[in-house]
Amino acid sequence: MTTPTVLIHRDQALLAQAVAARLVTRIVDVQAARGTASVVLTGGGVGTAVLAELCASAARDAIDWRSLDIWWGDERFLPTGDPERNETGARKALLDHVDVDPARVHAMPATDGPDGNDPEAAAERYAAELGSAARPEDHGPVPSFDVLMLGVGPDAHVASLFPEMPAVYDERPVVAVRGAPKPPPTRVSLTFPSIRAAREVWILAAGEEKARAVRLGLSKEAGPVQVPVAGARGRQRTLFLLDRAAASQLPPGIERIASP
Ligand SMILES: O=C1O[C@H](COP(=O)(O)O)[C@@H](O)[C@H](O)[C@H]1O
Repeated sequence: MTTPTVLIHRDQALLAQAVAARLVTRIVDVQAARGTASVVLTGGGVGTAVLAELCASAARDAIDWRSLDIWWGDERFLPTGDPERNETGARKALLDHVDVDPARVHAMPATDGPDGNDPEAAAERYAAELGSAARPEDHGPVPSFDVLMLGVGPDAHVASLFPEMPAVYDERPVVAVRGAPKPPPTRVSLTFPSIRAAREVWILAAGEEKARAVRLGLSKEAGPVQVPVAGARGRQRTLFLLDRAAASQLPPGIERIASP
Protein backbone atom coordinates (compact mmCIF):
# COMPACT_ATOMS: atom_id res chain seq x y z
CA MET A 1 0.00 0.00 0.00
CA THR A 2 1.24 3.50 -0.79
CA THR A 3 2.29 5.97 1.88
CA PRO A 4 -0.10 8.92 1.88
CA THR A 5 0.87 12.42 0.84
CA VAL A 6 -0.94 15.19 2.71
CA LEU A 7 -1.94 18.44 1.02
CA ILE A 8 -3.56 21.21 3.01
CA HIS A 9 -5.65 24.06 1.66
CA ARG A 10 -6.94 27.09 3.55
CA ASP A 11 -10.61 26.21 3.82
CA GLN A 12 -13.29 23.96 2.36
CA ALA A 13 -14.06 26.27 -0.57
CA LEU A 14 -10.43 26.40 -1.71
CA LEU A 15 -10.04 22.66 -1.06
CA ALA A 16 -13.01 21.89 -3.34
CA GLN A 17 -11.64 24.17 -6.07
CA ALA A 18 -8.16 22.66 -5.84
CA VAL A 19 -9.47 19.09 -5.95
CA ALA A 20 -11.68 19.92 -8.94
CA ALA A 21 -8.64 21.31 -10.77
CA ARG A 22 -6.60 18.24 -9.83
CA LEU A 23 -9.38 15.99 -11.12
CA VAL A 24 -9.47 17.74 -14.50
CA THR A 25 -5.71 17.33 -14.85
CA ARG A 26 -5.78 13.68 -13.83
CA ILE A 27 -8.63 12.76 -16.19
CA VAL A 28 -7.14 14.70 -19.11
CA ASP A 29 -3.74 13.08 -18.57
CA VAL A 30 -5.21 9.57 -18.45
CA GLN A 31 -7.42 10.16 -21.48
CA ALA A 32 -4.44 11.51 -23.41
CA ALA A 33 -2.47 8.37 -22.56
CA ARG A 34 -5.18 5.70 -22.85
CA GLY A 35 -8.24 7.25 -24.47
CA THR A 36 -10.58 6.54 -21.58
CA ALA A 37 -10.49 7.17 -17.85
CA SER A 38 -12.44 6.05 -14.80
CA VAL A 39 -13.36 7.85 -11.60
CA VAL A 40 -15.13 6.71 -8.47
CA LEU A 41 -17.28 9.37 -6.82
CA THR A 42 -18.04 9.88 -3.17
CA GLY A 43 -21.02 11.39 -1.46
CA GLY A 44 -20.73 13.82 1.39
CA GLY A 45 -20.06 17.52 1.77
CA VAL A 46 -16.64 17.91 0.20
CA GLY A 47 -17.17 15.28 -2.48
CA THR A 48 -20.28 17.03 -3.75
CA ALA A 49 -18.64 20.47 -3.47
CA VAL A 50 -15.80 19.20 -5.70
CA LEU A 51 -18.32 18.18 -8.37
CA ALA A 52 -20.03 21.58 -8.18
CA GLU A 53 -16.66 23.32 -8.58
CA LEU A 54 -15.81 21.10 -11.52
CA CYS A 55 -19.15 22.00 -13.10
CA ALA A 56 -18.44 25.72 -12.62
CA SER A 57 -14.94 25.48 -14.05
CA ALA A 58 -14.23 26.42 -17.67
CA ALA A 59 -11.60 23.68 -17.62
CA ARG A 60 -14.33 21.04 -17.48
CA ASP A 61 -14.49 21.26 -21.28
CA ALA A 62 -10.96 19.81 -21.42
CA ILE A 63 -12.44 16.46 -20.34
CA ASP A 64 -13.80 14.07 -22.95
CA TRP A 65 -16.91 13.32 -20.92
CA ARG A 66 -18.12 10.59 -23.24
CA SER A 67 -14.91 8.63 -22.64
CA LEU A 68 -15.20 8.65 -18.87
CA ASP A 69 -16.52 5.82 -16.72
CA ILE A 70 -18.14 7.04 -13.53
CA TRP A 71 -18.61 4.73 -10.56
CA TRP A 72 -19.58 5.23 -6.93
CA GLY A 73 -17.77 4.16 -3.78
CA ASP A 74 -21.01 3.77 -1.86
CA GLU A 75 -24.66 4.53 -2.01
CA ARG A 76 -27.51 5.06 0.38
CA PHE A 77 -30.03 2.33 -0.53
CA LEU A 78 -33.07 4.49 -1.29
CA PRO A 79 -35.38 5.09 -4.28
CA THR A 80 -34.04 6.66 -7.47
CA GLY A 81 -33.98 10.44 -7.18
CA ASP A 82 -34.09 10.47 -3.37
CA PRO A 83 -32.19 13.61 -2.30
CA GLU A 84 -30.17 11.50 0.16
CA ARG A 85 -28.75 9.28 -2.57
CA ASN A 86 -25.15 10.08 -3.47
CA GLU A 87 -26.10 9.62 -7.12
CA THR A 88 -28.77 12.33 -6.88
CA GLY A 89 -26.27 14.81 -5.45
CA ALA A 90 -23.70 14.02 -8.13
CA ARG A 91 -26.21 14.37 -10.95
CA LYS A 92 -27.46 17.70 -9.62
CA ALA A 93 -23.98 19.10 -9.00
CA LEU A 94 -22.33 17.90 -12.22
CA LEU A 95 -23.57 14.96 -14.25
CA ASP A 96 -26.79 16.61 -15.45
CA HIS A 97 -24.70 19.44 -16.90
CA VAL A 98 -22.01 17.62 -18.89
CA ASP A 99 -22.12 15.33 -21.92
CA VAL A 100 -21.59 12.01 -20.16
CA ASP A 101 -22.39 8.74 -21.91
CA PRO A 102 -25.33 7.38 -19.86
CA ALA A 103 -24.04 3.85 -20.42
CA ARG A 104 -20.82 4.81 -18.63
CA VAL A 105 -22.52 6.33 -15.58
CA HIS A 106 -22.56 3.30 -13.29
CA ALA A 107 -24.92 4.28 -10.48
CA MET A 108 -25.42 1.74 -7.73
CA PRO A 109 -28.90 0.17 -7.79
CA ALA A 110 -31.78 1.88 -5.99
CA THR A 111 -34.63 0.32 -4.05
CA ASP A 112 -36.90 0.73 -7.08
CA GLY A 113 -34.33 -0.99 -9.30
CA PRO A 114 -34.34 -4.54 -10.67
CA ASP A 115 -33.67 -6.12 -7.28
CA GLY A 116 -36.26 -4.13 -5.36
CA ASN A 117 -35.59 -3.64 -1.69
CA ASP A 118 -32.82 -6.26 -1.55
CA PRO A 119 -29.44 -4.64 -0.87
CA GLU A 120 -27.54 -7.96 -1.03
CA ALA A 121 -28.84 -8.55 -4.57
CA ALA A 122 -28.04 -4.91 -5.45
CA ALA A 123 -24.47 -5.38 -4.20
CA GLU A 124 -24.08 -8.54 -6.27
CA ARG A 125 -25.45 -6.76 -9.34
CA TYR A 126 -22.96 -3.91 -8.91
CA ALA A 127 -20.12 -6.37 -8.42
CA ALA A 128 -21.12 -8.05 -11.69
CA GLU A 129 -21.11 -4.69 -13.48
CA LEU A 130 -17.65 -3.95 -12.13
CA GLY A 131 -16.54 -7.42 -13.15
CA SER A 132 -17.72 -6.85 -16.71
CA ALA A 133 -15.68 -3.64 -16.88
CA ALA A 134 -12.50 -5.22 -15.48
CA ARG A 135 -9.87 -6.13 -18.08
CA PRO A 136 -7.23 -8.88 -17.87
CA GLU A 137 -4.58 -6.28 -17.05
CA ASP A 138 -6.54 -5.27 -13.96
CA HIS A 139 -5.71 -8.67 -12.41
CA GLY A 140 -8.83 -8.65 -10.29
CA PRO A 141 -12.61 -8.47 -10.13
CA VAL A 142 -12.89 -4.69 -10.52
CA PRO A 143 -11.25 -2.12 -12.84
CA SER A 144 -8.08 -0.32 -11.74
CA PHE A 145 -9.88 2.97 -11.25
CA ASP A 146 -7.81 5.99 -12.19
CA VAL A 147 -9.10 8.07 -9.28
CA LEU A 148 -11.21 6.96 -6.36
CA MET A 149 -12.40 9.75 -4.07
CA LEU A 150 -13.58 9.17 -0.52
CA GLY A 151 -15.07 11.45 2.08
CA VAL A 152 -14.39 10.65 5.74
CA GLY A 153 -16.88 10.61 8.57
CA PRO A 154 -16.04 11.92 12.06
CA ASP A 155 -16.05 8.23 13.07
CA ALA A 156 -13.38 7.58 10.39
CA HIS A 157 -15.71 5.71 8.03
CA VAL A 158 -15.04 5.79 4.31
CA ALA A 159 -17.56 4.83 1.63
CA SER A 160 -20.05 2.88 3.82
CA LEU A 161 -17.32 0.98 5.69
CA PHE A 162 -18.06 1.86 9.30
CA PRO A 163 -15.77 0.97 12.22
CA GLU A 164 -16.06 -2.59 13.47
CA MET A 165 -18.97 -3.49 11.15
CA PRO A 166 -18.92 -6.72 9.09
CA ALA A 167 -18.25 -4.89 5.82
CA VAL A 168 -14.72 -3.96 6.92
CA TYR A 169 -13.79 -7.65 6.92
CA ASP A 170 -15.51 -8.54 3.64
CA GLU A 171 -13.39 -9.69 0.72
CA ARG A 172 -16.16 -9.51 -1.89
CA PRO A 173 -15.94 -6.48 -4.22
CA VAL A 174 -19.25 -4.92 -3.13
CA VAL A 175 -21.38 -5.50 -0.03
CA ALA A 176 -24.72 -4.59 1.43
CA VAL A 177 -24.50 -2.69 4.70
CA ARG A 178 -27.33 -2.95 7.18
CA GLY A 179 -27.58 -1.06 10.45
CA ALA A 180 -25.16 1.72 9.51
CA PRO A 181 -24.71 4.12 12.44
CA LYS A 182 -25.21 7.08 10.10
CA PRO A 183 -28.62 7.31 8.39
CA PRO A 184 -29.87 5.83 6.24
CA PRO A 185 -29.07 2.45 7.82
CA THR A 186 -29.13 0.43 4.60
CA ARG A 187 -26.38 1.04 2.10
CA VAL A 188 -24.26 -0.56 -0.62
CA SER A 189 -20.50 -0.13 -0.54
CA LEU A 190 -17.25 -1.04 -2.23
CA THR A 191 -15.02 -2.99 0.14
CA PHE A 192 -11.34 -2.48 0.93
CA PRO A 193 -10.09 -4.79 -1.85
CA SER A 194 -12.03 -2.77 -4.43
CA ILE A 195 -10.87 0.56 -3.00
CA ARG A 196 -7.27 -0.65 -3.02
CA ALA A 197 -7.59 -1.62 -6.70
CA ALA A 198 -7.61 2.08 -7.57
CA ARG A 199 -4.44 3.58 -8.96
CA GLU A 200 -5.04 6.75 -6.95
CA VAL A 201 -7.11 7.13 -3.79
CA TRP A 202 -7.94 10.67 -2.74
CA ILE A 203 -9.25 11.17 0.80
CA LEU A 204 -11.19 14.42 1.13
CA ALA A 205 -11.84 16.03 4.51
CA ALA A 206 -12.79 19.49 5.73
CA GLY A 207 -13.70 20.82 9.14
CA GLU A 208 -12.58 20.43 12.72
CA GLU A 209 -14.95 17.49 13.29
CA LYS A 210 -12.85 15.41 10.86
CA ALA A 211 -9.47 16.21 12.47
CA ARG A 212 -9.39 13.19 14.79
CA ALA A 213 -10.40 10.77 12.04
CA VAL A 214 -7.69 12.20 9.78
CA ARG A 215 -5.07 11.90 12.51
CA LEU A 216 -5.99 8.27 13.19
CA GLY A 217 -6.10 7.52 9.48
CA LEU A 218 -2.52 8.69 9.12
CA SER A 219 -1.10 7.22 12.32
CA LYS A 220 -0.23 3.68 13.30
CA GLU A 221 -2.50 3.88 16.36
CA ALA A 222 -5.27 1.73 14.91
CA GLY A 223 -5.98 -0.45 11.90
CA PRO A 224 -8.71 -0.36 9.24
CA VAL A 225 -11.21 -2.31 11.33
CA GLN A 226 -11.36 0.42 13.96
CA VAL A 227 -10.37 3.28 11.63
CA PRO A 228 -11.53 2.49 8.09
CA VAL A 229 -9.82 5.52 6.58
CA ALA A 230 -6.51 3.93 7.63
CA GLY A 231 -7.22 1.09 5.18
CA ALA A 232 -7.99 3.24 2.15
CA ARG A 233 -4.86 3.36 0.03
CA GLY A 234 -4.22 3.47 -3.70
CA ARG A 235 -1.91 1.21 -5.69
CA GLN A 236 0.18 4.06 -7.03
CA ARG A 237 -0.74 7.05 -4.91
CA THR A 238 -2.74 8.05 -1.85
CA LEU A 239 -3.55 11.69 -1.20
CA PHE A 240 -5.11 13.20 1.89
CA LEU A 241 -6.59 16.46 0.60
CA LEU A 242 -7.55 18.52 3.62
CA ASP A 243 -8.47 21.96 4.78
CA ARG A 244 -6.59 23.47 7.71
CA ALA A 245 -9.25 22.53 10.24
CA ALA A 246 -9.23 18.85 9.22
CA ALA A 247 -5.42 18.94 9.31
CA SER A 248 -5.24 20.51 12.78
CA GLN A 249 -4.32 17.27 14.61
CA LEU A 250 -1.93 15.58 12.19
CA PRO A 251 0.45 13.06 13.79
CA PRO A 252 4.09 14.14 14.06
CA GLY A 253 6.41 13.23 11.23
CA ILE A 254 3.79 13.35 8.49
CA GLU A 255 5.11 15.10 5.41
CA ARG A 256 2.67 17.83 4.45
CA ILE A 257 2.40 20.32 1.65
CA ALA A 258 0.39 23.45 2.34
CA SER A 259 -1.01 26.01 -0.04
CA PRO A 260 -1.49 29.69 1.05
O1 LIG B 1 -22.73 8.87 4.35
C1 LIG B 1 -21.72 9.19 3.78
O2 LIG B 1 -20.78 9.93 4.43
C2 LIG B 1 -19.45 10.05 3.99
C3 LIG B 1 -18.84 11.34 4.56
O3 LIG B 1 -19.72 12.42 4.33
P1 LIG B 1 -19.41 13.90 4.87
O4 LIG B 1 -20.63 14.71 4.53
O5 LIG B 1 -19.18 13.81 6.35
O6 LIG B 1 -18.20 14.38 4.14
C4 LIG B 1 -19.38 9.98 2.49
O7 LIG B 1 -18.04 9.90 2.09
C5 LIG B 1 -20.15 8.77 1.97
O8 LIG B 1 -20.06 8.67 0.55
C6 LIG B 1 -21.57 8.93 2.34
O9 LIG B 1 -22.39 7.88 1.90
